[in-house]
Amino acid sequence: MGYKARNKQAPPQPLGGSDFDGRRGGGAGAKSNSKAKGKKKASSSGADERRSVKAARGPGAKSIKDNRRRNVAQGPRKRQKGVDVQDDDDSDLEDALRPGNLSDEEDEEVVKVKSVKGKGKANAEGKGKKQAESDDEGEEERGPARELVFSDSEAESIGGDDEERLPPGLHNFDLDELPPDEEDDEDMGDEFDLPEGDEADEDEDEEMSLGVDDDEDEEEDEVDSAFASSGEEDEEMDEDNDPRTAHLRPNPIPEDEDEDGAIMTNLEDDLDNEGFTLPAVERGGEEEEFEHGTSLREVENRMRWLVGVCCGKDDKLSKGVPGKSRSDHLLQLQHDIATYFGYNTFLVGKLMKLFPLDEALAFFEANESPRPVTIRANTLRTRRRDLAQALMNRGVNLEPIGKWSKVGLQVFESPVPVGATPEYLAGHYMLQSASSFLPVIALAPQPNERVLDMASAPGGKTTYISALLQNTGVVFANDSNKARTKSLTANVHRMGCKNVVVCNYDAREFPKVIGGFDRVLLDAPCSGTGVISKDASVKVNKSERDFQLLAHLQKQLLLCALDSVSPNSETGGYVVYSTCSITVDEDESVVDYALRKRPNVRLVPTGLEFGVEGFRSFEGKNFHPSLNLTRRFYPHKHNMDGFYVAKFKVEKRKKSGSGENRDVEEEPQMKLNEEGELVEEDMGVSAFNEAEDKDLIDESKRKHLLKTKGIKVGKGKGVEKTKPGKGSKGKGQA
Ligand SMILES: C[S@@+](CC[C@H](N)C(=O)[O-])C[C@H]1O[C@@H](n2cnc3c(N)ncnc32)[C@H](O)[C@@H]1O
Repeated sequence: MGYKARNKQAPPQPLGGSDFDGRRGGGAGAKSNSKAKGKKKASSSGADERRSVKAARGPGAKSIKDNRRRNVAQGPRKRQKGVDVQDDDDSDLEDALRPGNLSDEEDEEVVKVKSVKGKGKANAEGKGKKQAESDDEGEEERGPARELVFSDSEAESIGGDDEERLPPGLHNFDLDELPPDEEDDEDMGDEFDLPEGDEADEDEDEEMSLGVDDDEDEEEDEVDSAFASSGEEDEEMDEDNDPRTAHLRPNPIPEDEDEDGAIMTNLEDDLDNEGFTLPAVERGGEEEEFEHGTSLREVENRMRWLVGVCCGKDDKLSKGVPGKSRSDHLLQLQHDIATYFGYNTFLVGKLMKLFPLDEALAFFEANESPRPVTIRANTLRTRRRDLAQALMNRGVNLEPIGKWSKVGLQVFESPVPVGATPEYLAGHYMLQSASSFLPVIALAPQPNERVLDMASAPGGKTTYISALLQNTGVVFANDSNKARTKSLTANVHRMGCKNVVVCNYDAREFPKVIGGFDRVLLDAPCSGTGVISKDASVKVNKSERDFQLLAHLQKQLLLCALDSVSPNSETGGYVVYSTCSITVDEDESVVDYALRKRPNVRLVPTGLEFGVEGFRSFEGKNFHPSLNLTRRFYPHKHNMDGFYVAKFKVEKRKKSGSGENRDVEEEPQMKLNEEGELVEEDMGVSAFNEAEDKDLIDESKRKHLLKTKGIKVGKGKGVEKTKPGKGSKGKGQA
């Protein structure tokens, strides 16, 4: 019968049937089975696993109809009415979004389109009649008239900063000004040891060894599959800084998020201990694949009960297991979440810390169902409403993604594979997750600018930048993975981008390769904790080491990004840093590091109209106060992949002593932690110094040599270094 979009997100409640009122357990058996299988599958990696997770529907996913109309970025509790009721639709959307620079009403055109309900198949087979093109042409039997609102003044509604001006035209850049201030004594500096050897293999391997996940792999994956058939907690912890109890403090979530975003539970009334014990505590926190004699249903019940116990303070704790502390209960909760959703406990501990506990459950639950399928109309080739019309003629059920984008469409159902329509092949659209629009909207490239996309393959964001530049100026689309530049180049051609130069360098070679850009996008390689619904292997294959390695790479890349921008740019001077990960190590910590290392840069508003503010402090570490200008996006809150976006403005450097743009912090004090690792004093998150870097890089190289060439290098031996630029065979390709 055609292809059904697997884009129905479960209602973003903490857990299906979490209300403990008799619905508990409804459907849980089915879920238990699927979770039990899921756990096994999660321990192997690969596409099968991803698919199996996609196929598994969370308990909340019971009503497709309920969910199908919930737009991306719409608050979790909002129900969108059917597309037939255009006005209601809009008001829901307006409610769901922050007030801001939404599209001008006058720009909006109402396109009445006859629905193709019930006719999709015929249309898909080429028998469909031409759809009504205007209000008057509507004789064909297409069911009730359907109205969609498209704000198609083709210029994307870019929420730029006040400071951003329209470009006066091409401008000059002076490479001589760009190399980073060599006097800057960076503990990571700009002299990086780049991988050696064959660059394609090397890069690939480096990525693998870093456990890099590329959110935009989805572009290709979705083409094929979108529609095809210890977290021990210290009691003495400063409760004021504990995000898990943040919701108990005033205003835990920004006000504008509250209305839709607050996670409601009725855990309050369900705190009776029905004989629960804390076996993980009795095991001393040791991980056990699955507790003997425990059903997944029991784990689920205990998990919810524990959230209730731990959410509150003493009064609720008194309803927990007698004699056990709050940290005991939290430890058990961490283990139960890991068991129930199929994660390793380390990652659960890391992710749990990001949210109040009930919200954490909503996050884990949201990862069990796929995000909506979304496409981006390519304004170099078509207009969104024309594209929508063409796809509806094929029976595709879609509607605008939300008022925050003028080029996005959310696809609800399609009788044809969305990645293989003539429109797709002709480059009229990109299959692209909603969250990956955001960094480009934040970047807000202006016509005629020179833009660098540092880590660009397979090109979802590059081609969007190119379209916003209206094929003027130039986009340097770089990626260190040569194999991936092939799909990047293919997308660039398919989408009709004529202003793109594809290149293949380790981005840490910039700005030595070329600099002086008006804007730079660093969509960094990351752990992928925001896209677990797409890649369930993340649940089990990430270790603390991976996060350290990634954060290190991200810091290096970000410094290079900042140094690649011209502070003299007349129209820009901006860098956007984004990841599809939600860990603080890869996000705020990296941004804060860059602020400390580059006193000539500051954070500016992203211009994005929704999203949660970035952390200003985390686990006792204070970041620069401007970190609240950065934005976090969550699956359970915004119905899109987890994402992080920060925007920097790069100013001219001033000589030290003559007054810096911003106070420069002292170099962080290093100390050895209990594991004997060097960390910044008072930091709860990863930190690096040169000595540690060398070990990490050597380890990565050793693995690479062993894997690719079968050469085993002993630990003490050291691995030959390659100077930046020397070993690189990167070059422009198009
Ligand atoms: C998140 S993906 C980029 C997705 C891309 N921006 C898009 O929208 O299609 C991260 C990319 O970084 C690349 N990468 C990893 N390490 C890199 C490095 N050192 N220099 C440049 N690119 C790198 C990976 O090959 C991967 O394609």
